[in-house]
Amino acid sequence: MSLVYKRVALIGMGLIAGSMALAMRRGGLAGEIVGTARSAETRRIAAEIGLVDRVAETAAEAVRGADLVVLAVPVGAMDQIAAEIGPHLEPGVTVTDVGSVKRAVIEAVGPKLPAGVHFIPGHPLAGTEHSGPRAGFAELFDNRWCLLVPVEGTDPAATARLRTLWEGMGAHVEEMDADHHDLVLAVTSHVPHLIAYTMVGVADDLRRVTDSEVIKYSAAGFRDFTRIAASDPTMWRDVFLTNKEATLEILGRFTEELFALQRAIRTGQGEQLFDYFTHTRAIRRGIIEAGQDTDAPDFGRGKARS
Ligand SMILES: NC(=O)c1ccc[n+]([C@@H]2O[C@H](COP(=O)([O-])OP(=O)(O)OC[C@H]3O[C@@H](n4cnc5c(N)ncnc54)[C@H](O)[C@@H]3O)[C@@H](O)[C@H]2O)c1
Ligand SMILES: O=C(O)C(=O)C[C@]1(C(=O)O)C=C[C@@H](O)C=C1
Repeated sequence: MSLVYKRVALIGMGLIAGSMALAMRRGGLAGEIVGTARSAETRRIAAEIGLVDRVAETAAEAVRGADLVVLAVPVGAMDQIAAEIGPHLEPGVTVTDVGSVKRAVIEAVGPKLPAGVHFIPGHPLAGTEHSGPRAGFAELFDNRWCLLVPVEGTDPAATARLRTLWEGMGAHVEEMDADHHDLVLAVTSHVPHLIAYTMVGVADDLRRVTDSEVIKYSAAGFRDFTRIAASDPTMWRDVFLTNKEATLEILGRFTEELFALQRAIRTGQGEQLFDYFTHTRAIRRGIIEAGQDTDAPDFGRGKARS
């Protein structure tokens, strides 16, 4: 693989930035990788483990001379970081981010960047429940999607260059509109995290009346299902505050479906439950072939799911 950027500045040095640093190094994609983080402890650890080539004390210092700047902080902090680096950016530099929400980041960051800067929001659909400078690994993006969300008027050559970087880090790249991204991710990532956090809360609540047995004997199903509830609280607080509309829309649909299942259980509608699980299992296993879609039970709601 050949060099894509001469100097990359990573703002934030947690799971995603750390994985990017290691993946860029693996592919020989960046001449120099400079990193910074808000906390002195994170900067110290990053320097100690050699996560980046150089650790900068501030974001303003990190972006100096960079041809790519990556914002890899929680979504709620993007705005403040953009304000901090804006005055230090040279025309021609590309600024991207890896935030889990896109519309809010575009609105918070875009206006703070000077003319001549290529702002290309992005989102790698890869992660783990771990965070911090020791959590990254070079293979994180291998065979995973990375969505790029170029804003209107973006230079196609700048987008193509960023695509090359992500492909060099192992990802498959697609472009998507910001609002569509936020809705899709509400279904595939945001609401599932909310539900996992909630299930742990329910177990904790029950623990008080079952003498710790719920946690002690937590079975594989609970463990598999709630792995993501060990994720970073700041990151997820920010996701829900900034993707409010889509999250509430999907949560509303989820609740409707849950109520229908609750009713089926209460009224003993075994056949409907069986059909529902058969249908959703097929989807989960990815084995539905075109035209073979079985009739999912509609629990009296009718077929329309607009
Ligand atoms: N964790 C995932 O699975 C995942 C996946 C894809 C995208 N993302 C997105 O990537 C971004 C980073 O997530 P992560 O998992 O790497 O988080 P992380 O907690 O591992 O790292 C966050 C980094 O940001 C720094 N930081 C936090 N608040 C800051 C502030 N106010 N100013 C400056 N620096 C600050 C921290 O010091 C840390 O270095 C988030 O926007 C998140 O939504 C996360
Ligand atoms: O695998 C996990 O631990 C994740 O939660 C990763 C995950 C996801 O929901 O798929 C989390 C947030 C993102 O923005 C992208 C990826």
